[in-house]
Amino acid sequence: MRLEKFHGIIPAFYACYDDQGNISEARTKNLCDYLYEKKVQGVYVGGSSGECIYQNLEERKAVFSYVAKYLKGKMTLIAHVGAPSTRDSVELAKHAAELGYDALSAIPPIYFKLPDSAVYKYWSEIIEATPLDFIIYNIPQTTGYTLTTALFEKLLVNKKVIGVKNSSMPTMDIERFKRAGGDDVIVFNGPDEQYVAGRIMGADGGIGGTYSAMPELFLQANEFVKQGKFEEAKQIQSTINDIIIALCSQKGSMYAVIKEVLNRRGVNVGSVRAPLEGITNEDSGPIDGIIQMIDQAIVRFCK
Ligand SMILES: CC(=O)N[C@H](C=O)[C@@H](O)[C@H](O)[C@H](O)CO
Ligand SMILES: CC(=O)C(=O)O
Repeated sequence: MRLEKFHGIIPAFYACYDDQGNISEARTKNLCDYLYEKKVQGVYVGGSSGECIYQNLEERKAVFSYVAKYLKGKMTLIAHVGAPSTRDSVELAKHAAELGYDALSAIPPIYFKLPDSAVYKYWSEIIEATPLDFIIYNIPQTTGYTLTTALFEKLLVNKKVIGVKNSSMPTMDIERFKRAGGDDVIVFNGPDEQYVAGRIMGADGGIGGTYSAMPELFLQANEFVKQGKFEEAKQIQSTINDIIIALCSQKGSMYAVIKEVLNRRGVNVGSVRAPLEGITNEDSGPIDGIIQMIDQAIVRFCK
């Protein structure tokens, strides 16, 4: 099936910076190699977790190029091309298409609150710019815009629209989008804290900001759901949530903490770009504790 390549665990790719805070090809390769080795289904490049909002067009294009260079043909590649203007989004979309990405995705327009007509036009112009499949990104808590099933259905008339990455918290939204789209549409679970619930409510896979911190656990959660082992799925989700809460409870931002987890595992990806806050000395001990939590969970749940 054409959409099979989107099922499974798709980590949101992180921005990989050098020590001066510039995009680093070598460190981008580190993360590519790591995720390839973990056998994830694909990567979602340049989204929230990719800190796209803090990067200029040239930097975003460079990240698309580096990831394609190291992962094309090895896994599914999704390019997030949402940008403040339609013009920039279209430019990014064309670049990703030239690089051979499998699909595009975009948040709705941000900053000004625009009517559905403008949002529809924004997404449609990106979709029309390339032959690639398109995944709508619904993330109301950061964009302030909520996708309705009515607009979703209207967008689905275009066969290039293959689904939605839903990051709103009610899992019922996943069920409604799946209901509207049916089998021909992919719904991705957004909130990692309810991956298992999202799958049970109809999500075909997941795209998540914390997957790369613990890919083994999300791959195992996916297996438990597929095998109908719901008690085990519930337990691994609960353990994952303890870890996510710990990742979010430090002085540094969640992404800075996750990147430090990776750095300490030998996968150097640098830190975050301001205004996101980096880790502090105080975070050092707790980060060792988080690594232990992850390792213990892998021993407990993964064979
Ligand atoms: C609001 C937000 O960024 N949501 C991400 C994407 O859906 C999630 O993957 C989170 O990073 C994750 O659930 C941790 O809170
Ligand atoms: C899934 C996520 O966190 C992102 O948009 O990058």
